[in-house]
Amino acid sequence: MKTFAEFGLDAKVLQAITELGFEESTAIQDKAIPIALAGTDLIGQAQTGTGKTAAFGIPLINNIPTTEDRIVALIMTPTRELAIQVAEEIGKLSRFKGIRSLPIYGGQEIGRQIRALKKRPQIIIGTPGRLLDHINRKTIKLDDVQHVVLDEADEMLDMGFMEDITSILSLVPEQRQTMLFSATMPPNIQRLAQQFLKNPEHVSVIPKQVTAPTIDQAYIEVHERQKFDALSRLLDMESPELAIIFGRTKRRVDELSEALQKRGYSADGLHGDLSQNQRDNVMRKFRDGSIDVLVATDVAARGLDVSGVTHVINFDLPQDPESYVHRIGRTGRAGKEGTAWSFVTPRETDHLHFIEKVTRQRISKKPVPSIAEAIEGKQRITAERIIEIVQTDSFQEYKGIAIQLLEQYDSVNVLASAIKLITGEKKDVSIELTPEDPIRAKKRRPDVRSSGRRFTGSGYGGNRGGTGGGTGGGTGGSGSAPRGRSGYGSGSSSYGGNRGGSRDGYKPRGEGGRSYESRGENRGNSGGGDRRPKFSSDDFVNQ
Ligand SMILES: Nc1ncnc2c1ncn2[C@@H]1O[C@H](COP(=O)(O)OP(=O)(O)OP(=O)(O)O)[C@@H](O)[C@H]1O
Ligand SMILES: [Mg+2]
Repeated sequence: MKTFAEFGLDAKVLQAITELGFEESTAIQDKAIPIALAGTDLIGQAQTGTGKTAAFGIPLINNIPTTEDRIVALIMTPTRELAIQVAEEIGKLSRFKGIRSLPIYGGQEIGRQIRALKKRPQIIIGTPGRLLDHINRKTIKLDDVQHVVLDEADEMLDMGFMEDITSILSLVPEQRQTMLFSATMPPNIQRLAQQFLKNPEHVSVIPKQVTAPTIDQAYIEVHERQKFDALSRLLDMESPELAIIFGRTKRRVDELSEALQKRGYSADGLHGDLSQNQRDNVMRKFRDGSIDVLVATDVAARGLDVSGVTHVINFDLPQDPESYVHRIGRTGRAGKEGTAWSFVTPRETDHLHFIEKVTRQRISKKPVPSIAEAIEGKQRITAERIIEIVQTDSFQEYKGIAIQLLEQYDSVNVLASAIKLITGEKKDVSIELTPEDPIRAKKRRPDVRSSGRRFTGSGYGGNRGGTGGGTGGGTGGSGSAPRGRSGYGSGSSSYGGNRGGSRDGYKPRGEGGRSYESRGENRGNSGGGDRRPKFSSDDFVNQ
């Protein structure tokens, strides 16, 4: 790890980095920043939560002259929330240098964006649909763009943005720097790279497993109908500071967040059918801790960085190993510890093993938490809160009544009753969720098995020579040593070709006619054979 001063950055950029509290660069930053500063094209892969945003943000901000008054850098993200978040981080990093950046995403009033564009931002962070909308209205011109970043590039492909990205990049000068970043690089990313990048350097920091080593992973085998009770026991037992619960569909998210609220949890839902205002509100409440449980579809799986997320729970198993990696990566970020739980119905165990093999990470089986464990967890938290108050000495005005009570009653009885009162009885409401079909393990096609789908340090495509091979190794976040969980041995390395080299023809999240979140949404309005108009985006609901 280096100090940021070693990159030869502008003093004002360094000052912003210091202000953010970054002391040392992470492994991906170490490798990517010098390459990006030199203007070279780049494919960057590193585990979730290891600072990829700053890895491309710092060089961009460093290289843009303050005198510039045209859009010279374009960052694309698959979701609106991610565009907002990346724009915030870019904003913080450019604070002292005074580079102007602006998020551009669907769902926000376009007039407001047009007004903000008049302030001549140099960096635009946007979702493809709304960007095209502005391009079409001529409120955004890309003629002067010199740097392009595709954050979560594989997800943008997966969501069907290839056409939009192609349209957008056809308007950007050929003479430019293009960078792709993601924690996962499935084989189809090659097509994107070949089309849009020139002699890219591959920078990959995936030491052993693609999942961050700071995430403790477990699963519980549970029948569909028992999932909700298992969830409330798990939440009680674990008492997460902040938790994200992933559900498979929008309906699932709605039902689940409502059910959790009924049972007395402070939860809310996020998915692409909500208005942008609702989405913003939910994210704000989650970020400031006024709710502690965020229930979401895969719209929240990528890139979101909320500090204090101690738990990720896959209420429904995700369809893709990639999605699993990104979902659980919402915890255990920047070297912090996190715990990921997955609910697996008996018919889904094969699918879980598939995820284990592709991610080369064993996921340990745990029993459904017992009622006793749930109660104990809740009591423990109450006790911790009481001790916190005792230690901060902030109870003076309650002392009088305490003394009175203790004069009349036994101290243990009084305290036990108080704990009972604070812990609260679980609201005994019966909950019925609409059952979801189990995820089916995909059919394995022997012909592509050997193509070796796995996440490796060298990114997609396996054994590339040159920079890719040499750049692996090292862990992500500073101070996050792997826990020494043994991954799968080489036996697994040839596994997983069942999706083979082409994900394109494959319909992961839409199996069985059910509309899965990220695809369903982006393509939502074009459903029923009606292609959505190419240059309009206000109806994009997912971005
Ligand atoms: N050098 C650093 N030192 C300490 N913290 C850092 C450093 N670089 C980035 N961070 C912080 O680490 C967190 C994760 O960073 P970021 O969101 O960029 O991760 P990522 O690699 O893009 O993850 P994902 O794959 O989930 O998108 C952020 O809160 C960021 O501010
Ligand atoms: Mg990111």
